[in-house]
Amino acid sequence: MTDDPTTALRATRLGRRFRGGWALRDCDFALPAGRITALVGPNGAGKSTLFHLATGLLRPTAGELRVFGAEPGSPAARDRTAFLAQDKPLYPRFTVEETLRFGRELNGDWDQAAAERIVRAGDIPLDARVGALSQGQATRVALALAFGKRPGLLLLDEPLADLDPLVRIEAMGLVMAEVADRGITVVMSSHVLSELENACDHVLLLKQGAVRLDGDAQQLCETHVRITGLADPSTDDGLPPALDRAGVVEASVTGRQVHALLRHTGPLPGDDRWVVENPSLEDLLLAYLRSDSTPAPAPEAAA
Ligand SMILES: Nc1ncnc2c1ncn2[C@@H]1O[C@H](COP(=O)(O)OP(=O)(O)OP(=O)(O)O)[C@@H](O)[C@H]1O
Repeated sequence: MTDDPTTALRATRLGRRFRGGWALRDCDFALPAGRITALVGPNGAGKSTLFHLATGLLRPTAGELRVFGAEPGSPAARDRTAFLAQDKPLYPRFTVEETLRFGRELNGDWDQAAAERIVRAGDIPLDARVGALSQGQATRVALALAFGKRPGLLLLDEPLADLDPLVRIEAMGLVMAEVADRGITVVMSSHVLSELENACDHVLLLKQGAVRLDGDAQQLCETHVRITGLADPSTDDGLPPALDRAGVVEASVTGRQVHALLRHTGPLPGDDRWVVENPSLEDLLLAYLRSDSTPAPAPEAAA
């Protein structure tokens, strides 16, 4: 099957049900190739389930998912996909060198130079036993294995979650540097929203198994506004009666002030009464994570 080459991961009415219910349901999205997508959502939102579907470890119950047009788990998709989760699949008895040799034997198109460069940059001796490495060093070896594979798509399911902040920043820098030049598509889940701001250019936010936000990170920030002003006493939410409620992500009244985040471009009713600014990505994501309502697309985005 062929697919749009600008799309790395495409879901069509994708659903996966477990005995406890649907982990993902009716998901439609297209994640752009060559970009870094942040996969965000609260615990149990379906992020790991999506990664497992993308690697072929799980099969959909409904709909379909395609990796560069191929079925996840098929040889065509497997060769192009590297997956790294919090529990890294490393053999503790192997030395680092044996681990890289193992990667080379498993992958025809292995990039030994890149794998070794990543290990050496962390001052990790090639003859060290994997079981004796620190968590940060083990993460670096796991990243070396992932990048050695020359992946087109790198799936990162919170692989840095167990690292201390400094090692985490260093590992993140390593990922960014390696992907920058090679046009690798990355889909990365993280609960640390502040670190996504500079790292990611696309966002997919899941909540209760459904897509709540999907789009270019900068564009999403530009098509939302955070507004603060005097609450309108004639409405329950403090917002002006003329404001289209379809775009409201969240609104709260504190004292006489109303604070709200809206999906909105263009002038607002009573424009001069509002302090208006575009939200940061972290602010935007937090608002969507807190909110139970999904605003309708802005008219120009829907057109
Ligand atoms: N193998 C499984 N068997 C049964 N239920 C499962 C299985 N895997 C996931 N689930 C359920 O599917 C839902 C989504 O889980 P998933 O692990 O994908 O969420 P998540 O967004 O990755 O969460 P977290 O941020 O906590 O890692 C949860 O309700 C979970 O209990």
